[in-house]
Formats: sequence, structure tokens, C-alpha cells
Amino acid sequence: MKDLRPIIWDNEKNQLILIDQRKLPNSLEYFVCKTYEDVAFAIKDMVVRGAPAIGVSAAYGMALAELNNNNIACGSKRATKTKGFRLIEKAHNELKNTRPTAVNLFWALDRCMEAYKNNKSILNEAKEIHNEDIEICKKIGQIGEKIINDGDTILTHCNAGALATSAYGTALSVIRFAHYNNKKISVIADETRPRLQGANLTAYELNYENIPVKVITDNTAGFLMKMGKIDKIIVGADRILKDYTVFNKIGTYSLAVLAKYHNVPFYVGAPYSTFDYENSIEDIIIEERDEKEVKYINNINIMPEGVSVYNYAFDSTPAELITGIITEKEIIYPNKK
Ligand SMILES: CSC[C@H]1O[C@H](OP(=O)(O)O)[C@H](O)[C@@H]1O
Repeated sequence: MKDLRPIIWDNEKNQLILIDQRKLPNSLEYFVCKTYEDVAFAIKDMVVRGAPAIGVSAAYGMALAELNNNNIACGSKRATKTKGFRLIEKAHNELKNTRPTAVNLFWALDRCMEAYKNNKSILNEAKEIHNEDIEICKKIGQIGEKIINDGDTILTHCNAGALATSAYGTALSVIRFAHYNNKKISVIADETRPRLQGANLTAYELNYENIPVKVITDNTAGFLMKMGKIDKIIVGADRILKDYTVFNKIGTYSLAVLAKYHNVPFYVGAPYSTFDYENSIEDIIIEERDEKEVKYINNINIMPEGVSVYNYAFDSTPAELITGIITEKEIIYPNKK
């Protein structure tokens, strides 16, 4: 069985091929990006999503800008270079403004811009970021699987799997490697309203690898904890601050509060590239998405006209509610005395 790889660089045609995650689980289709504008659309419309995956995709978006640049000649060499730089800057800004919360997007774009300023190939930088991400996610799984016991039932939220990264995932990498090490585990996946990444993507990934998975409505998680049916919770992250505040999919904070109340260990799987040492909580923009995502399910209206909604894509969870953060180097215990 082939590993799930949501991001593929086509060296022959110099284009980016993405699994179109909007179509899963009913159809496995691909979205081809030939320009940085295609990549910007793919990130905004969640063709590709997940902090590491959008960082890697944005890096290839910058590479597409550079490759398309190379076809531009405007007279003198100096004029070409100036115009080229302006186009790269334009791509950097447009890609930067696609989604505001996941920090991987910004460091990947900045890393590509730095490469360009140092006369290095952006495409090579993007490929490096891509390959590094595969290895990092593998390491998160290998380190994290140690916290999983044979027979554990693990609850997860949204999708922090191969489809949110370059391969393996973060939270789901821990689950995968426990499974690869023959631990008998079962997974409970929150469906994760409104975009249903848990039902559509996590269930798809785990089913694809024959890892036992049940899907629940988001409201069921607390009741299962109360009944003692959840041994651990593992989620992903989009940004982790220096005080170990974790920004992740909306609903993560509610799970963490319930876990604390029911003494269920609460873990976060995330690479160091998701850490943000610069900003404080008040600096972070929590993405608010189109209200249609709440008002419609599969294009069927579920609400009366004229009623407004909140549609926060993320929330923040304080370190005091977090048992451990599983990275590619070690497990961080924010509350260890
Ligand atoms: C491994 S990062 C996955 C992270 O990203 C998801 O958000 P979205 O699907 O909106 O990009 C969610 O917060 C996951 O935990």
C-alpha cells in the first residue's frame, strides 16, 4: 500500500499536483497548480490544508512564480531583474495573505524569499522544505508512539494526518507508528464541524491503512470521556507560542477542558516549525471563514435566512491543559515540575 502523499512536484511539467481534499472521501481527485495564483486559491479554498501542508505548498507557489518569471524578458538585464523581484514579492504577499493562523505558511514563504535574495533556486528550497517535512513527521511518530499503550483508544480532532502534512502527519503519525509497532489501538475521530476534516479525511486515512476508526459528532467526545472510553487524546497544531499556548482547530480547547476534568492525557503532535517564539497570544489572528461553511452542509441550507453565525477556524488552548507536546526531537511536558 502506497503512503498517502497530498503534495507532489511534477519535475517534468514543472507543476504542483495536490490531492483535492474537498472531494474526499467520495472521490480521489487531483488539483494541478501551474501558477502561484493557483496555489493561493488551493490554500484559501482548502484544496490543501493543514499547517505543514500549506507551508510546503506555498513554497512551491513561490517556485512557480520564479519559474514563470524566468520566461519574462524585458529589455535590459537590470530591468528584467527588477521586474522579476517585483513579481516574486507579489507572489510572496499573495500567498502570505491566504490564511492567517498557521505559522508554517509564513516561515516557509520567508525561507523561500531568503533563498531568492541569496540567488539560490526557490524550487530547490521548496523541495528541501518538502523532504524535511516528510522526515520530521516520521520522527514525530517514532518518538510519540512510545506514549501509546497496547489496547489504547485514542481520540483525535480534525485532521492532523498525512493529508495535513507531506506524509504520515503529526498526531496521526503517532497513531500510525503505534500501529506499525503492532500495538492494538483504536481511534475515535471527531467529525469536526463545519469542514468535517475528521469524518472526511482522518477516517479516510485510517481506513485506507486498516487502522480501526470510529467517527463521532463533536458533541459526543465529553460523554465518551465520562464513560471512561477514551485513554488518550492526540491533536495537531497550527501555531504554538513560547508559553506553549496551542492554536489548533476550533473545538480543541473544549476537548482539552473536558480532558482535564476527566483526567484524560491530552497530547499535541507538532514539528518545531509550528513553534512561534516571537508573538504573544494577543498578536495571533484567529481565522474566521465564510459563514456559508456553517449555514450549509453539502450545499443544503440548514438555517433560516437572516440568522448570523460565528465561524472561527481555530481556538487557543493554554499550556496548563496540555500533558505533552510531541515534536521531532523530544516530548515537551509544559507542566512538569
Ligand atoms: C498538522 S497541522 C493540522 C491542523 O490543521 C488543521 O486546520 P485546517 O484543516 O483548517 O488547515 C487543524 O487545525 C489541524 O490540527
